[in-house]
Amino acid sequence: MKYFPSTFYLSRFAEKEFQIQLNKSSQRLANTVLYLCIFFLLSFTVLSLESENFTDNLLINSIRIVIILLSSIFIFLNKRNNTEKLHIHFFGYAILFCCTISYLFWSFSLTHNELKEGGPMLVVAVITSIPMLHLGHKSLLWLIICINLIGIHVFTPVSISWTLYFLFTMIIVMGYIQYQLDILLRTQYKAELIAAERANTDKLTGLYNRHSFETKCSNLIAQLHPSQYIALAMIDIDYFKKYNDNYGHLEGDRVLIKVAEILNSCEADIVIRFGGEEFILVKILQIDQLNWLHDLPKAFSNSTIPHQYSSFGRITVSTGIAIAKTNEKIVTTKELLTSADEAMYQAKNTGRNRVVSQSVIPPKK
Ligand SMILES: Nc1nc2c(ncn2[C@@H]2O[C@H](COP(=O)(O)OP(=O)(O)OP(=O)(O)O)[C@@H](O)[C@H]2O)c(=O)[nH]1
Repeated sequence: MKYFPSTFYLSRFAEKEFQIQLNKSSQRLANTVLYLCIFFLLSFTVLSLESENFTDNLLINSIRIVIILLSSIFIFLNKRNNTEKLHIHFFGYAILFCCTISYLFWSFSLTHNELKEGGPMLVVAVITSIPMLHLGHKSLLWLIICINLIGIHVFTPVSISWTLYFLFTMIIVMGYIQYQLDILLRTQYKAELIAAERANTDKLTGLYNRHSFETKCSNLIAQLHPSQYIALAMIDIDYFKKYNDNYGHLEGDRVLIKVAEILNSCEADIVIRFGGEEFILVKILQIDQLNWLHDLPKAFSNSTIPHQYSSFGRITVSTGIAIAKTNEKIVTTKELLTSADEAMYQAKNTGRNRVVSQSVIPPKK
C-alpha cells in the first residue's frame, strides 16, 4: 500500500511544480491563521497586564511575545518570498504553526483552567489539520505534533487516556481525510496538465501548435550561452494546394503526418506545426552545426511521397532559416520569425525544394 501520494502519483518534476502551486494557494490561508494567533496571544498578554499578573507569568508572557514576533517575521517574509523558495519557507512556516497553536491552547488552559476533556479534543482537531496546509515533510510534521501534544498533556489537567484516545481517533480521521485530499488535489492537477497539453498540441500531427511556440522559443533563447547560435527554420510544403485539390484533403492530412515524422527526426529542440502546411523547427547550434537542415531536401527525396502535380513529382519543402548569435544583443522570437519567413519566401521564389539561410543581427535598442 502506498501511503503518501506525493511519492507516487505524479512524476518528480510535476510533483515539484504541484507543490509550488499548492504552497502559493496555502500562503494566504497560512497568513490568516497566523494573524489570528497573533490576535489571541496579544489578547492574553493584555489580559494578564490588566489582571496585574504580568510579572508573575513573566516566562509565559515572554514566550508569547517571542511567538508574536516570529509570526510577524514569517508573515513579512511570506509576502516578499519568491515562488521558488516558498517550498522551503513553507516548511518552517508549518513548524511555527504547530508550535504556535499548541502554545495557544496551553496558554488558554493556563488562563482559564477549564479545558477539561474537550480541551485536548479541540487541540488535537486543530493541530492534526495543520499538515494539510503543507503536503511535504508530513512525517516530520506529525512528529512535531505528537511532541506538542505531550507538552499539552503535561501542562493541562487532563488524564493521559483522554489525550491518547483523542489523538489516535483524530489521527485516523484526519489521516484518511488528508489522503483523500492529496489524491483529489493531484487528480485535479493532472487533469489541468492534460488539458494544457491538449491545448498546446496539434491534434493531427501530435506536434506542438502555434499556441505554445512563443513561450517555448523564448525559453530556449534564454538558455543560450555566448558561444552558441540559435536557428529558427520555417518549412512550407510545396504545391500543397494542388495536392489537396487532386488527391483530396484526407490524403493531404496523411502527407502532413508524414512530413511531421520527417521533421521530428531532424534533432530540433522544438518542432511546431505553425499552421496549415507550415512547420517551425528551432535548435541551439554549436559553431560546427551551422549547416543544420541543409540536407533536408535530401531527406524528402529519400522518403519519396508521390505528388504528380508538382514539378518534382514528389512532395518537397521550401525552408527558410534564420540564425543568430547572441554575443552582445539578445535576439527576439519575433526577429527570428520575420527573418526565417523572408528566407522561406526567397526559397519559394528561387525554385522551391531548397534551403535558404540568413543571419539575424538584432537591431540596436
Ligand atoms: N489536408 C489539409 N490541408 C490543409 C490543412 N491546413 C491547410 N491546408 C491546405 O494547405 C494548402 C496551402 O496552400 P497554399 O498556401 O496556396 O500553398 P501551396 O499550394 O503549398 O503553394 P506554395 O506554398 O506556393 O508552394 C491549402 O489548400 C489549404 O487548404 C490541413 O490541416 N489539412
